[in-house]
Parts: sequence; structure tokens; C-alpha cells
Amino acid sequence: MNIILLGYGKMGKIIGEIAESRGHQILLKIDENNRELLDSIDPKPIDVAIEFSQPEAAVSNISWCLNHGIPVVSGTTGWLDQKPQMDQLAEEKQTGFFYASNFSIGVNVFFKVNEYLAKLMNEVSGYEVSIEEIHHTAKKDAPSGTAITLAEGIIKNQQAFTAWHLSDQASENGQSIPISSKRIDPAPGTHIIRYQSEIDDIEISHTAHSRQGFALGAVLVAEWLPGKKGVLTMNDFLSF
Ligand SMILES: NC(=O)C1=CN([C@@H]2O[C@H](COP(=O)(O)OP(=O)(O)OC[C@H]3O[C@@H](n4cnc5c(N)ncnc54)[C@H](O)[C@@H]3O)[C@@H](O)[C@H]2O)C=CC1
Ligand SMILES: O=C(O)C1=N[C@H](C(=O)O)C[C@H](O)C1
Repeated sequence: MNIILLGYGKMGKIIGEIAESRGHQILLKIDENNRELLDSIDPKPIDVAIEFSQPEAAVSNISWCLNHGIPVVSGTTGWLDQKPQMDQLAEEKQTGFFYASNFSIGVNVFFKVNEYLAKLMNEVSGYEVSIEEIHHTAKKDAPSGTAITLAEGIIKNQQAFTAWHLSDQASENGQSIPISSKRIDPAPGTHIIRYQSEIDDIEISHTAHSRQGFALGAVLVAEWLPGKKGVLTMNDFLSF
């Protein structure tokens, strides 16, 4: 497959290595310093784009791909207020658009465990829920996209919650899940869900040991996406 990388930082570099090791060709590596190359490239040979850039760059990168009919896998976090516009563009252009806050297969198992635990905890009283995420100090957004997905998984399954908030900011109401964001090098990504009561605590966690799992997941999705149309998610890709 012919791949272009939009964003060639920590993630783009590992994705490129994994893609090449699986026999794919990287036609172009775009970062903030060579973006003008997109104006002159011939889009026809491109099978798929993989976009891991920065919150402020995601929308223009994804729009460029969809407007040229190029399927795009995006993992950039921190821009989701504009996702509805990108979803609409993908449907209009009938081009595959796949976003996930976390491409690690292990984290996607963890998302399901979180939803199941939230359902169980809906039936018991006396516990307070909270989320903690720990990432490296270069991370630009807080909370992490993964922490937001975890919060959404709890909100979907627990009547008591309608929102989330950063724990160092005031919450608008009592129906909001606190998320604490810690920045400690070199943490690639740790997420913890805690239910605490007077009597005991229940805790589940996922700890990434490197960025390998995120990058491999993105390449596997990029191999699967070409030929599919419109908005797709991990629920379409995974069989569980
Ligand atoms: N969904 C997932 O599984 C994961 C998502 N991420 C997210 O991916 C994004 C990138 O993460 P890292 O590689 O660690 O960041 P990084 O800071 O190492 O790399 C970002 C890259 O984007 C480039 N860039 C900036 N503006 C650009 C533009 N207009 N067009 C193209 N490239 C541009 C920068 O030059 C840099 O090369 C972040 O939003 C992060 O939260 C990170 C790991 C896993
Ligand atoms: O910026 C990162 O590094 C990561 N970002 C993603 C997020 O915001 O959830 C995924 C992963 O945790 C690493």
C-alpha cells in the first residue's frame, strides 16, 4: 500500500517504521515545516493517509484528505469539538474517515471492561468514581482523548453522570466525573478508573509500556480502511 504520513513526530516515525516493516511504502512525510508539499503532490497513487499531528492541525489535514478522496486514519486528540464537520465531509465525499482516541488493542479491551464495570456499579451505592491519566510532559492536550472516551463509557452506562470535568477545575454540577491529568516523563500513557467507598476501593488500569501498540493499531486500521466509505470507528474494526 502507498501511505502518506500527516504528522511526523513521535507517533509518525514509529508508524512509518511499522508500515515499512509490513511491506508498505511511505510516499510522503508531512510535518509543520513542509506542509506546502501537499499543494504539489499527485493524490492518485495514495491508498491511505495516517494523521497523527497536533490539535490545531488535525482539521485541515483531515479535510485535505477527504477533499481529495483519500481515506484517512486519524489519532490526533484535542480537536473533537470539530469532529461533526469532518464526519459530514466524509459522508459527503463518500470517503473513509476513521478516528480513534486510542489505537492500542489493549486499550480497546480496557474500554469494554470500563463499560462493563460502569454497568455493574450502576447497581450499587456508596462509591465515588474518578479517572486519572498520566502522560509525558510534551503532551499538548488535557485530559487525554482516551480519558474522555473512558468518561463517555461511564456516562453511557451510569444514570448518575452526564458530564466530566478536570479535577483541578470546578464542576458545573454533581453529575460530573472528575478527571485528573498528570504529566510525568516518559509516561507513554496510563489510565486508571477508581471507584472509592468508605469500605473498599475498586480500581482498573491500563499502562502502555511504549508507543508501539498505538502505532501498530493505526497501521492495522490503515490496511483495513481503503474501499470503505464514510465514518468508521473501532467498533467497526474490532470483532469484540
Ligand atoms: N489515538 C492514539 O492512539 C494516539 C494519539 N496520539 C495523539 O497523536 C498526536 C501526535 O502525537 P505525537 O506524535 O506524540 O506528537 P509530536 O509532537 O511528537 O508530533 C506531532 C507532529 O505533528 C507535526 N505537525 C504540526 N503541525 C502540522 C501540520 N499542520 N501538518 C502536519 N503535521 C504537523 C509536528 O511537526 C510534529 O512532527 C497527539 O494529538 C497525540 O495526543 C498519540 C499517541 C496515540
Ligand atoms: O499524546 C499521547 O502521547 C497520547 N495521546 C492519546 C490520548 O490523548 O489519549 C493516546 C495515548 O494515551 C497517548
